[in-house]
Amino acid sequence: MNTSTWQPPLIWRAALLLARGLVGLLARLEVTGDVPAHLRRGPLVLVANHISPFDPVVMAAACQTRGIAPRIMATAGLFRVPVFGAAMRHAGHIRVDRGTSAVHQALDDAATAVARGSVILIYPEGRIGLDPGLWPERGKTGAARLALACGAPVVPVAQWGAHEVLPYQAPRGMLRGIARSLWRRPVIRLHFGTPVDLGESSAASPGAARRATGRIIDALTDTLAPLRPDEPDLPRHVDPGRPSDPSRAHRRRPG
Ligand SMILES: CCCCCCCCCCCCCCCC(=O)OC[C@@H](O)COP(=O)(O)O
Repeated sequence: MNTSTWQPPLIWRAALLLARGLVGLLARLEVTGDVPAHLRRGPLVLVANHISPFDPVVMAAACQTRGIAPRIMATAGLFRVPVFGAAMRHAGHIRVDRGTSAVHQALDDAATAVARGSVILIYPEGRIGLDPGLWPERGKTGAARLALACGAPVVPVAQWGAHEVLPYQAPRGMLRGIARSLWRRPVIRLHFGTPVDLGESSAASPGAARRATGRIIDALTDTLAPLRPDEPDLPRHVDPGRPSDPSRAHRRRPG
């Protein structure tokens, strides 16, 4: 077994820098909060809300400002894209075969990565959320199961504004979104919150993962609320190509 601490490969460190430059061109990024210094090189699980295909680039830029190189759990399709997929693998990101019998492999891979001293980034909703107000949806239990299984701390990361850069259906509408962003540079806010108390010591008790998931989504909702003070209900920016599905609504919005 390899017990050395995981180090981000050069390609990923370069991409993090590139992401920071790209986000700086397209938006005014405001990053607040931080990850305690002793957690920046893991073991750590970051959980974030997912509102736009642009989110991972924003997250990469924000993590770069804080000296964090997260390994992202991402849908398998991205790993099949020529060149990009190989770069993803090489950078240490973790493939999630959603909706297949192989999906559990992703949690094993993530647990191994955490044990080696990595920061794992998960979007616990499991998809770009379709809540009409863009509030976090009821989560999938993977993030909680990972954290409970390996005892790693969980830090909520909320972000708002990426949906104004890239629309839901990107690459459809991508050029228009980029042109508009270059011109208007929308504000994107991202906040590293305080670690979530999962309230359970192990995943063994029945319902533990579901309860811990509720706490994770609560923490994301509470961390997000101050980032969108003027948009408590519907987002100001309307994306006509975005479907809406209230069936996974987590709860009423705060306030
Ligand atoms: C040019 C700068 C390059 C910077 C690199 C940025 C980050 C590269 C890593 C990309 C990893 C993307 C992972 C996103 C997580 C994910 O896979 O979410 C799924 C959704 O999205 C789409 O799901 P859906 O809502 O079901 O369509």
